Parts: sequence; C-alpha cells; structure tokens
Amino acid sequence: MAQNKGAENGRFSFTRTGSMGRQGLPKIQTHHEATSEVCHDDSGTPMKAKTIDELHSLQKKKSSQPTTPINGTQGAFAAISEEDRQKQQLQSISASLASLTRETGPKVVKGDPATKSDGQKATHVEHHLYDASLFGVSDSALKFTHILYNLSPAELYEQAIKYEKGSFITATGALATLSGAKTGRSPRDKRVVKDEETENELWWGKGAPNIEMDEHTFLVNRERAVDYLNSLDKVYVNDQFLNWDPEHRIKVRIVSARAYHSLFMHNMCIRPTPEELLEFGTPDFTIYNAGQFPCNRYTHYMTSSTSVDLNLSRREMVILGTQYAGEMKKGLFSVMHYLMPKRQILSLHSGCNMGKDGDVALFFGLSGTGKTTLSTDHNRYLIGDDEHCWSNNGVSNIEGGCYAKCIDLSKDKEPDIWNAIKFGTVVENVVFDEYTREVDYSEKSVTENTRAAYPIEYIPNAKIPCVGPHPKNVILLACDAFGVLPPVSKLSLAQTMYHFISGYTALVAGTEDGIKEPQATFSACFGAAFIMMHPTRYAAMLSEKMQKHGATGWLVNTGWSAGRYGTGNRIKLAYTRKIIDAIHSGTLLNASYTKTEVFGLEIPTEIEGVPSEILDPTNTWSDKKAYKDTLLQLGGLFKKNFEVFLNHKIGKDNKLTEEILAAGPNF
Ligand SMILES: Nc1ncnc2c1ncn2[C@@H]1O[C@H](COP(=O)(O)OP(=O)(O)O)[C@@H](O)[C@H]1O
Ligand SMILES: C=C(OP(=O)(O)O)C(=O)O
Ligand SMILES: [Ca+2]
Ligand SMILES: [Mn+2]
Repeated sequence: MAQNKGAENGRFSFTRTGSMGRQGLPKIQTHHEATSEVCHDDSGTPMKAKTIDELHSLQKKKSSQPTTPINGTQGAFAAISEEDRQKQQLQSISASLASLTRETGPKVVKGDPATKSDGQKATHVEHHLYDASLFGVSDSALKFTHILYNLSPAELYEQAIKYEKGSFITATGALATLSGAKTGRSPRDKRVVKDEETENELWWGKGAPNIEMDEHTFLVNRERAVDYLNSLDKVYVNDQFLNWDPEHRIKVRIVSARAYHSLFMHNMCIRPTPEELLEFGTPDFTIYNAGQFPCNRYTHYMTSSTSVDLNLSRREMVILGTQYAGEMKKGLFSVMHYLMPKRQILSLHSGCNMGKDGDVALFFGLSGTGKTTLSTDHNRYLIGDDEHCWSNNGVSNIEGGCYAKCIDLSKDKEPDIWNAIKFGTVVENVVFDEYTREVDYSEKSVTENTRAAYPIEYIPNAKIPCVGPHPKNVILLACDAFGVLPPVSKLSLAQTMYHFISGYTALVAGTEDGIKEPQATFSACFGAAFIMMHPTRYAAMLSEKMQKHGATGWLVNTGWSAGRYGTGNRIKLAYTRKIIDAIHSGTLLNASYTKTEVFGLEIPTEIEGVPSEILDPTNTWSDKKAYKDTLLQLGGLFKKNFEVFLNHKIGKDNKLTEEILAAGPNF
C-alpha cells in the first residue's frame, strides 16, 4: 500500500538516480524512511483468499433477506425445514407459470442462470398436472425457467444494466430506463372478462371503461404470455402487498420479463418484511407481464398489438404488447376498485396527506392535475400520491410508492420529489447528459410523460404506515384548459358530487397514448379508466362518508387562467400551493365568498399570498366576450356529458339525486 503522505511534509523526494532518471524523468520515491531495498506493496494482514474466485466469494455475506427462517415463529411455516419451505415457494411460482393445457412444465429453479452454481444446486420443482409418462412432454417442459424472486434494488440494477438496453445510472444514482414503444397507458386496449359474475356487477356499455372479452380469449392470451415467459431463461417474480390497512391487505404476485418491471413494482407496491414473505403463500392476484411480446391480432377482440386483460374471477391480469410499467400499477388499481367496494370500502383515485394536527385531505384528479405534486407538501405528512381506500377505519394508501411526473421538474418548486430521485428510484424515458448522466427534465424527446417511481419513504415526511383518520377536506383538482374555472371554489355536497361524477379535466400530453395537447375530457370519479362499477356506486359512498365525517369539498383549477390554452397561462404552482395551504389551515372555510355565473361556484374574495384579481376569472380575461363564450362552451360540455347519468339514483332517496342535478351549470 502506498504510504505517500503528500509533498507538503517533504516525505517524498525526486532523485536522479533511478532507472527513469536516465531518460530524464525523476523517480518518485513513495516510501519515507526506506528500511530495505525490497519494495513491499502490502503491509496489512495476509490475504485469506488464494484465488480471485475465493476473493470474490469473500465479498458477499450470507443474506439475511429474504430467506432467513424466523426462530421461534408461531406461523404456519414454523414446523417445516428451510428446504421444504423453499420448495413450497417454488411450487407456488411453478403453479403460477403452468400452462393450462399442457400436462407438465414448467421446470422452475431459483436463481440467476448466469451464476453457475445456482442452476445446479438450488431446489427446483417440476409442475405435474397428470402423470407425465402417459402424455409425453414438449420441449418447453424440458428446459428450466429461472426465477429471480424478490430481488433487491441493487441486484435489479445489475440485471437491468447487464441485460436491458437503455438502462443507465443517473448522476444521482437513479436507474434510467426506457419503456419502449409505449410511453403511456393504452386504455383502448384494456379488456375485462365478462362472465356470469361480472356481467351484472360491472359497468358496461356507453361511457364505461370496461370493454368486454370472453373467458376463452383471456385464456388464449394468458397462454401466450405464459409460454413467452417460460421460453425465457429467467423471469422476475415479485410477491408484495397492496393496501396499508391490515384488515384489507391484498397479496399480489407480479411475473415479468424485465428487471425494470420488477424494480418498478418493488417501489410501487408495499414491500413485505422477510417474516411476511415467509408466510406469503398463495397470492390473491397475479400479473403476467409479457409486455415485450405482442398479442396475436388474429385473436378475437384484439384491435392492436397491445392487450391488457383483466380476469376478476381468475384474479389474473395479462399484459401483452406494452412495456409501460404504469399499466401494472393502474391494472391493480382497477382490481381494488372491484374488490374494495364489495367490502363497503371506497377506492379513490386521489393523493392524500395529513397535517400536524391530524387533518387529512384528499386530492382527486386525473393524470397531470397535481395529485402527486400537491400531496407531496413539505409541511404535511404524505400518506400517498395516487390510490387510496376510505373505510370505516379512515384512509389507507393502496401502494408503497409514488409515481411522479418529471417533465420540467425543478428542485425549487418540487424539492421533495427532486430529492427522491436517487439510488433505487426508476426514472422512465428521461434524457440525460451522455457524460455526467445529469437528467435534463425539460427534455421531451422520448416523451412528455417522463416519470419517476420511488418508494414512499424516499419522501422525508411520509407517514408510515400510510394510514390516517377520516378526511376533513376533499379537494377536486381540474386542469382546465379553457381557463374559465376559478382557481378555487368551495363546494356544497351536491356540487362536490356533481363534479366528482363529471370528472372534468384537460388530458395533458403523455399519460395516455395519442394525446398531444390539452384536450377537454370527462372521466367519472376522476378515474373512469380504472373504476369497474357504475360511477354512481362510488359517488353514493363518497357522499355518505363526506356527510358522516363532515368533510368539505373544494374545486381547484390547476390549469389555465387569463385565457384558454394557447393564449392564457397555467396557474402558478406557488399560487396553487397558497390556495391549498388556506384550505388546510381552515382560513378559507371562513373567508367571504361571491357566486359565479353559469357554474354557480362560490369563490373567495381573498387568499393570503395570492393576487386577489386572479381569484375571479372574469378579471383575468382581457376579452370579456371570449370569456363568456368559452364559459358557456364549457358549461355545454358539462351538460352534455351529464346526460348519461340523468336517470341514475344516488344514495337512498331521490333528494340528493335532484340536488346533484341542480348543482351543475345553469344557463
Ligand atoms: N398550478 C399547478 N398545480 C399543480 N401542478 C402544476 C401546476 N402548474 C404546473 N404543474 C405541474 O403539473 C404536473 C402535475 O402532475 P402530477 O402532480 O404528477 O399529477 P397527477 O399526480 O395528478 O397525475 C406537475 O408536473 C407539476 O409540476
Ligand atoms: C400512472 C398514472 O397515473 P397519474 O398520471 O394519475 O399519476 C397513469 O395514469 O398512467
Ligand atoms: Ca401521480
Ligand atoms: Mn394517477
């Protein structure tokens, strides 16, 4: 080891006597008091390793995660040996990957095929439905499928960097990756199996997000995905949880072909402890993500190469032809939108945070309206940014992570999100400097829908466990591209319901395939793409809960002001934050209000930190006639959209239904 103490203490000297000296260059003498002529390059304790392989083996300590048996456990696995437990786990995974038609296969084995010893020594299981000797085997039953089970982020980084083109480590340690041809969700390619159970329970037909497919076609696609996955050398399996409410926790298994997908779900779902993983058993729901492989266009119901198929009775989802990871997260959200209401629990497409005094706020809104940005608030505890449940126990986050948009992300305006983009975080489709690997968040060259997925604990004031008491404020976020909705209005319960059912916003570019510029849209319950039952079912639950717990509804326009998209400008985030602060603190509840025409919205006359003139849109438009025309245009769109809900009852009696109808625009 060099003992160079630096030039300033004069311990090394240049001499002209060394071999280099003959060529005119001085010899650097790196040891101070030379005691012998022999140069030792090593003065520490002798090496334990004799070979480089032995040396490498010293690097790794036996892992405590996730396979350590717990001593003295009372659980179901306490009595069985570690080997048996591993075998049971593999059998469960093998069952997940089994073909529904072939008699044998797959042979699954744990571990990376690249690590020689794993394939030979590790436990492996073979799936037999019948006696294989009677039926003969296919080639697919002869090979091993290696299972990379609940790998750690570091291991997934190594996998991604080694095997997945487009994977890089950014300057802050995040894993940059590409989602391929699809950089947003494909709602038109979503299919839901219509069977005896779902035919009557789900929302079908005009306006519904559920496009039907039959059970048989689902199985065709399932087989396609399973065969594809088994044809690979290795697949990733994540066993994780959804919902922080322990009473209503769901076990999910995600089988995927990419380390990117595995790390994404590691971040987005709730991560089991090693003890919880030991007792995981059979999952409640399984995703087969074969996203690199297209669906077969000759298959019934297929209208493109992409298909995202949900089978609620089988509790399975199949993904073909899209690698956009958001499909998995939002697919599971759809499942929760089915399972939770059946248990009288309201599932919500909303962000959620809590003040120091325990006041909880929900932030409803479609993609890009500000759920993530506004729920991530340095002065409040973050419960979650996107998917929640509201039960008799209060609120709980469904997920274990956040999925933030990062287009134009700035350290100043969104410091907590900025700082969460570090080791472990997946950043999708961002552009970075080739040399420094600094991400350029303003770059849209891959897509406008650039994203960061990080575990919720990367936000410093995350509330763990992610649960809270009943909400006090229900904030409906609309990004109004017409620029006529006021920055904030206080809503009556009937108005809250009207706007909740309408779900108005402008779709901004990116999150859904094909959207290039803001476009007015109505999406019931601020999440029509994910709800499974009729919107009035969720609305009735929301109104019942808001009434019972005395929550106040608000409509916040995070979109345009002083003109529509193109002429006006987006409301400054700093102002929206001040508005939200005033809602949380309670000062806005007691402010003085005036009523707007057409929409009949109560708007405050002043808010601390916000210029009063912007609070009423009539002030900000220079062309008053254009304002009135645009206002009426939007009002007309609302009316037209609401027509399909006119003959649906909400709640127990007709009173609320009538009030809701009257709470829309009047002109
Ligand atoms: N006034 C505003 N309020 C909220 N977000 C704003 C505002 N102005 C610009 N933005 C930007 O809009 C985006 C909102 O996205 P995000 O919070 O991820 O939406 P969601 O979680 O609802 O999909 C962020 O990129 C944010 O920086
Ligand atoms: C991930 C998504 O959620 P959001 O845009 O609401 O954050 C999405 O809609 O694909
Ligand atoms: Ca979000
Ligand atoms: Mn969302």
